[in-house]
Amino acid sequence: MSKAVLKADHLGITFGGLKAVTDFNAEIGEHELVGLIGPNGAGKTTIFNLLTGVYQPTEGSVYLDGKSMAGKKPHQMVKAGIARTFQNIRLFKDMTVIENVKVAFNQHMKYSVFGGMLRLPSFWKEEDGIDGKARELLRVFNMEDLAQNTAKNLPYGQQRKLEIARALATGAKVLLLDEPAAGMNPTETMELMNAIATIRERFGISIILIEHDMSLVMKICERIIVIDYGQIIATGTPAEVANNPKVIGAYLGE
Ligand SMILES: Nc1ncnc2c1ncn2[C@@H]1O[C@H](COP(=O)(O)OP(=O)(O)OP(=O)(O)O)[C@@H](O)[C@H]1O
Repeated sequence: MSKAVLKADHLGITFGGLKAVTDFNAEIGEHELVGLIGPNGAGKTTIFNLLTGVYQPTEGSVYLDGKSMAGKKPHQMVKAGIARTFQNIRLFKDMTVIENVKVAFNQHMKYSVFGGMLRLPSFWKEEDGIDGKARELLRVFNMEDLAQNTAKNLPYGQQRKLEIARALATGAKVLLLDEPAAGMNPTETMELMNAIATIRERFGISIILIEHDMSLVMKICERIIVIDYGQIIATGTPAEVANNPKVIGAYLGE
């Protein structure tokens, strides 16, 4: 594996005496696409919440580029370079598609708030740049023609893609996707998987993908981490985990 961008070191969390995640260790390399799978309630979303500052771990730490992320809040995690999408889509539903992406870019704008308010030349220069970048990002997802549509009017699959575009616009080094294909039809799913492969190439980012559709994870991830009851039960290539008796047992026992 290339240099680890994201590292989870003995990560764990207990909710009212119940250990939801125990001793989660993982290193995600540069440009790596890793699948995180496991039966319902295994702890996948909880791991994402730990990696993104939604929950503070009761044990262990998260490191980004070797730096501890201890105590960081979700917005600080985004600033540091860890962005995510959610199982339930979170967009500015009454804003247009392009506005949704631009808002995410804005976190990186250099002009001061004062300059922005007065609409100084520096604002327009940066604003033009942001508009171009936002359109470019939409193009990756074949969504440029939808730029002026209101987000809430988009079909479900397009809303999911927009959510990913927004996460990318934050300038993330690591992108965590929580069941991005949930509720999509097979054509939309196929298109989404192609888009995920493209953005990894184009933006050189690392991706962790939670997905229920095993065949889909197997197709696009080079490495898979399987958890059950909050613990890692297997890691390896898709072929390795598919043939692992513990994994087969966990899925059959579901
Ligand atoms: N805030 C919380 N308080 C108490 N228990 C929680 C909390 N968040 C998660 N849990 C528990 O932690 C366990 C793991 O849940 P989690 O949602 O992470 O699983 P999952 O693998 O993402 O499941 P699914 O595939 O159904 O989305 C479950 O037993 C859940 O009830």
